[in-house]
Amino acid sequence: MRPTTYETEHEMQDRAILVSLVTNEVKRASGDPEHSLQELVNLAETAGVEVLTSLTQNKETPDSKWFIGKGKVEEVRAAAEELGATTVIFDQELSGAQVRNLEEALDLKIIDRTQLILDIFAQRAKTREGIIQVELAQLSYLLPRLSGHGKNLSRLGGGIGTRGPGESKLETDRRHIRDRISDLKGQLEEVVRHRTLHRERRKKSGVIQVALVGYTNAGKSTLLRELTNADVYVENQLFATLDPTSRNLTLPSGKEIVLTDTVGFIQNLPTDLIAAFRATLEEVNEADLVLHVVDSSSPMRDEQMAVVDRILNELGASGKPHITVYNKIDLCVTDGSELLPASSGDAVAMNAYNAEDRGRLLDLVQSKVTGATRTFLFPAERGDLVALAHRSGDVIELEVNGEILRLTVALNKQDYEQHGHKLDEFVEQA
Ligand SMILES: Nc1nc2c(ncn2[C@@H]2O[C@H](COP(=O)(O)OP(=O)(O)OP(=O)(O)O)[C@@H](O)[C@H]2O)c(=O)[nH]1
Ligand SMILES: [Mg+2]
Repeated sequence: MRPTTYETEHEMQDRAILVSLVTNEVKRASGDPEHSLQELVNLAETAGVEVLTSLTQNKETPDSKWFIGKGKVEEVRAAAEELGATTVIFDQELSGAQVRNLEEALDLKIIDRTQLILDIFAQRAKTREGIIQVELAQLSYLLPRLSGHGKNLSRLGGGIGTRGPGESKLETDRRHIRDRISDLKGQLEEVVRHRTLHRERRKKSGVIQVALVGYTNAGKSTLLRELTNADVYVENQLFATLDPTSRNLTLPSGKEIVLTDTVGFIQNLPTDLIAAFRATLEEVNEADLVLHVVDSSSPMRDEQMAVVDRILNELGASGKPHITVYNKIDLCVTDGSELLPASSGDAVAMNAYNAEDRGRLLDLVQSKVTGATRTFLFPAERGDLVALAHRSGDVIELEVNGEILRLTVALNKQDYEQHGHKLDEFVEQA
């Protein structure tokens, strides 16, 4: 029972008016409301909606019945009539009652930011895991909002086009939805178990895991593609990537690592969605090194970095070794009033399409995943120790000096912690 697709069910393009309510809370939480609204335009267009116009209202707190003020509702109605709108999309999350009241008053389809993001995810999900996760998030969003009947109910589940959890499911009652949710959770657990096993196998093989994370559209998939020739989807749109893709990559030293691309983050990411995508995001938790990819050219760069940091923190991945990749540096324009991000011991300023820049990134990755070099002196008969040294890092030099083997190894931190400490007593004394 996968979400219905845009192609099969969509008959007429949604024509939408966007509405943002700027409360004190909104100003505090997400900085410039203009940027948030621009992001909503991008999201709507990504979902295949034609954006007619946008309206904002400044108001201390949301109206409990209408979300926006009653007068603003009239303004939306007038604009909708004039422009021939079919849909109103709100930049914040609405309650079920607010959706119903607005639908009744306006006789238009009402969608909030959360539902819009869920719709995009439903369009994009391709793997079994992605599809389960999206449906789970959709139903968790829907369940507390199910209290009307008839047309309101079917509208509420409809979403953009008629994606969303699908018509047939809307006729079922809450109990059915709860059953479906627990069924999906079961399926997801199965997927998680599978993924965990796979990851543990990779881990046992001693391969270093590096995760690309960042705000949506920062250039994560571009980097994966440019670094590994992976055939991944790169698009100038939000949420191009939903499912994690992993590829092997060889560092300049010859060491192999696994690089994983992940779903992009966005401000006000619906909590249901984060919960549903936890399994996928676990990849980040398991990584030895996190590459935080930033669109340096975005006017919202700092806010976007803060969103990513906050979500990493929620995932419990904030203490990990990480590199900030200031990507798209070629698109940065500066009038001199503002400093461009610069490379440092923990950061690279780069253009993903520039080979030299990628070389600098790889050098930094290498320095992060490789520990110090150490030289060991083994008695010639201890071949087992040589094997152990191999497992603990990259052997740089091996000399045989009569009865003594002299071995220089670039230790890999994690592998060394696992078994390399047995070598300590053979370290060459300076
Ligand atoms: N000029 C320039 N464009 C870039 C650079 N890196 C990526 N892009 C472009 O930015 C857009 C988004 O790139 P993606 O790699 O799809 O971004 P992403 O982070 O994977 O995005 P999501 O999967 O949506 O989260 C594409 O149009 C890329 O061609 C860069 O360094 N310079
Ligand atoms: Mg991507």
